[in-house]
Amino acid sequence: MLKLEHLKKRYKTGPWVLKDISFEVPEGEIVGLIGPSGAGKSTLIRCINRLIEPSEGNIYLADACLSKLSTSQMRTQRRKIGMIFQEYALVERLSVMENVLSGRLGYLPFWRSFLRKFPSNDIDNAFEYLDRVGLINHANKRADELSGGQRQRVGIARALAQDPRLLLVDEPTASLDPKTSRQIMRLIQSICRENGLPAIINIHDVPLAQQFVDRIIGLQGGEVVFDGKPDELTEDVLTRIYGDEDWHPEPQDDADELEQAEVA
Ligand SMILES: Nc1ncnc2c1ncn2[C@@H]1O[C@H](COP(=O)(O)OP(=O)(O)OP(=O)(O)O)[C@@H](O)[C@H]1O
Repeated sequence: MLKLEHLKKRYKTGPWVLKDISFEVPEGEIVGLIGPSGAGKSTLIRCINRLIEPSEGNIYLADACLSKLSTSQMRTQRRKIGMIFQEYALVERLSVMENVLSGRLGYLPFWRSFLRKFPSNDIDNAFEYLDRVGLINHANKRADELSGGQRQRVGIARALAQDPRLLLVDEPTASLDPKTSRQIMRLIQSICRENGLPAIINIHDVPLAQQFVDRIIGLQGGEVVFDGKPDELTEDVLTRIYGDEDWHPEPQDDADELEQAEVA
């Protein structure tokens, strides 16, 4: 279980970008984090694993209070937090298998990680994860030979190799076509269900989020303005999160807008 208590963040310059955020995510629950650009979604995700230092408040993962740990203690905890990124963050010149195994680096003593000497158990598990994400036949390919969807699957297998207690997912489908996006969301959903993993997914595509997450948290100006089930996301709520917009425009309206923009 993940618990945020009165989390606040202000960068060195500027206003508060997270203002008193509190919520809990139980085992196995997938939360979609939505909100307009600049609402604080990426900052929130990065505060949880302390890639960005929170200014105030506490973050608990299972029994550990992450926000109170020293840098070295946090390094130990961070290996339990799987991250999946929009741009995959793979090492392009390494093989698919080596990329998956890199999820184990945080567990190895220095000499093993320096020599990239992975225990055979890690290698067996990595094959299992590659099989789980449908890439068992691509283990020896270089990462840069894969399509975007396949790369994201490697990112998911690498996160699994960490044996995580939490998944943090930052715009996993932003670089993918609609069909591949759905496949990736379905894969993340089934992995969370199978492993009882809590997940927070920063996602711009609201209909996609509604289809695959259990709960939606809407951020606006660094505050939670909605926390509920995907089917409670009414037009009023969308307006509260994103501001005024016609949520069901006729296709013709879009074409007109485009035409007007081109003329202008
Ligand atoms: N390193 C930084 N220094 C100062 N301000 C920052 C920094 N990173 C982000 N911000 C500001 O914090 C606010 C929240 O940014 P954040 O990237 O978390 O929003 P977001 O909801 O993830 O946006 P997007 O959907 O566009 O990625 C913005 O006003 C942004 O300008």
